[in-house]
Amino acid sequence: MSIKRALVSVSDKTGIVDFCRELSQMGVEIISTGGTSSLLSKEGVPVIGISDVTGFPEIMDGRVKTLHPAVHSGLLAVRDNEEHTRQMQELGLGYIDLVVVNLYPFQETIAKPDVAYEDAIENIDIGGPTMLRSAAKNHAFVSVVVDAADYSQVLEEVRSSGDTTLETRKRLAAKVFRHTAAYDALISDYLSNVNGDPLPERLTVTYEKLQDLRYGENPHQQAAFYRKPLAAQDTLTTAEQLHGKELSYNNINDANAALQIVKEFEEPAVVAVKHMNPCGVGIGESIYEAYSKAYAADPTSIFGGIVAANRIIDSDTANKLSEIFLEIVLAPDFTQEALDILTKKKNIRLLKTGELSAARNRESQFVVTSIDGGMIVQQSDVHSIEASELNVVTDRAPSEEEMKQLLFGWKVVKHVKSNAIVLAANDMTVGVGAGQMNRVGAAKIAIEQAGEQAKGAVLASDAFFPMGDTLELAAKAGITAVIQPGGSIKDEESIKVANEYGIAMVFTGVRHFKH
Ligand SMILES: NC(=O)c1ncn([C@@H]2O[C@H](COP(=O)(O)O)[C@@H](O)[C@H]2O)c1NC=O
Repeated sequence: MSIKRALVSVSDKTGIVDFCRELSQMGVEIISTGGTSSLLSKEGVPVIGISDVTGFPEIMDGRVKTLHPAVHSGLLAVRDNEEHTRQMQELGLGYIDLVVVNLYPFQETIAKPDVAYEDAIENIDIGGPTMLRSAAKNHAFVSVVVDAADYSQVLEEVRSSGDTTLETRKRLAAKVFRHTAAYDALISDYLSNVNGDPLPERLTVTYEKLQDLRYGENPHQQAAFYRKPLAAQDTLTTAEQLHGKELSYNNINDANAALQIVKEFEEPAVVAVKHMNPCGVGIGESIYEAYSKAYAADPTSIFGGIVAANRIIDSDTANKLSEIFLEIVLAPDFTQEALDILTKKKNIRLLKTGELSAARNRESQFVVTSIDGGMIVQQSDVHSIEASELNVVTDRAPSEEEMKQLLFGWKVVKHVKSNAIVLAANDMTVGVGAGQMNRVGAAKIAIEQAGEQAKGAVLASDAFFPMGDTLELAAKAGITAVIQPGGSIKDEESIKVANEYGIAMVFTGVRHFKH
């Protein structure tokens, strides 16, 4: 067999002229639709209009042009089936050996801000996927190209043998079904959201691979990094790596965690993360001050950590960052001087995120946790709280400074693995107790880490205290104010302890479990 006739109908016309010119020079007849055909003719590539094949005009603004038996019989006929061959001859139909189609840009269309619904609908390609599916089904005989990256291999094979190999056709067919499945998933996702049904009876998600990873959480686990088609522009999936080795699986997880926390803050903020938990968070007038605090919060744990900043890294901050070993620094950008300083370190990775939008301005997204045999889906936790929404439950209300530290601690504790306790003072964390099986255990860790700094600090708890013991412990350590959701049947016990010690306590009415 050899490729004699190709049908070409592409929205993205990149590389199509050179590809078709070469096919044509090798004697392949090119059939094409409206815009593609005009371009090929203009560039001097001989082309036959689709209407000459179908005997039918392209109608309804291109809604119906290739949807015709003359096209689909040519694509679907089983070449070694006598009955199919007889029908083709009787009806005067011709085989199509190669299909080159890419689809209306649905993704690009819905990515536009304020896209009109009608515009989105008009960009649902019908004729294209139909041809792709026909050709891919009949890959025993027909070659199908949906990605311009495959033009060169097809040309090479046709040049050397007149046809593609069955192996190539199988690969291209599988690629087509992945492509049309992803295309339809995006359409169904868009329509489900428009209909206010984001968790429908059948969830069709699609992700595109950004890179293979050397390994997963451990070296014996295979892994890759994928991105959602319409990921926000300030996520790790869109960050630009300016320096350093490839990111690892654990790096990606930790960097993502750091980015989520730093987006809580509108003022200059720096977050250092180890094993998905913040080990130091600081805010300040400048990014230098914020980093100095994040560092001072726990100078031991930050070593080998991941640091995220929400302002451009300047040379002073870069000098301080370069004093210790850090795996990654993420920031909206770096000054040239800062880059000159940090790129001297071979083992640091630098990631530019572009401007970060504060989490409280962000709509909740659906996030997925996979479990054995399935997954659970929930809205991301984007809840944030103002001082005016807090309920003071103790005799004493927090002072202005305590209130500032309480709100700071609350933003951080939201991102610490439960059971979580965060101690804060002077715009920085001074103790973090993460992922404990009981709350008092988390408090003990945070208090021990804070040492002398616990005196006069505030305490944030991601969920209510089931009894008064944590407050007792906090009071003895010198903590002066507490923020927690409230809602335990033993709230009164905690309030009583707080009052006994003169602690100011506020209830948020909102819990921030993170497992
Ligand atoms: N309706 C049809 O019969 C049809 N046949 C091909 N298309 C699409 O039309 C586009 C190319 O159009 P043009 O060659 O006119 O620029 C391609 O994205 C192709 O997938 C069609 N359009 C949409 O469904």
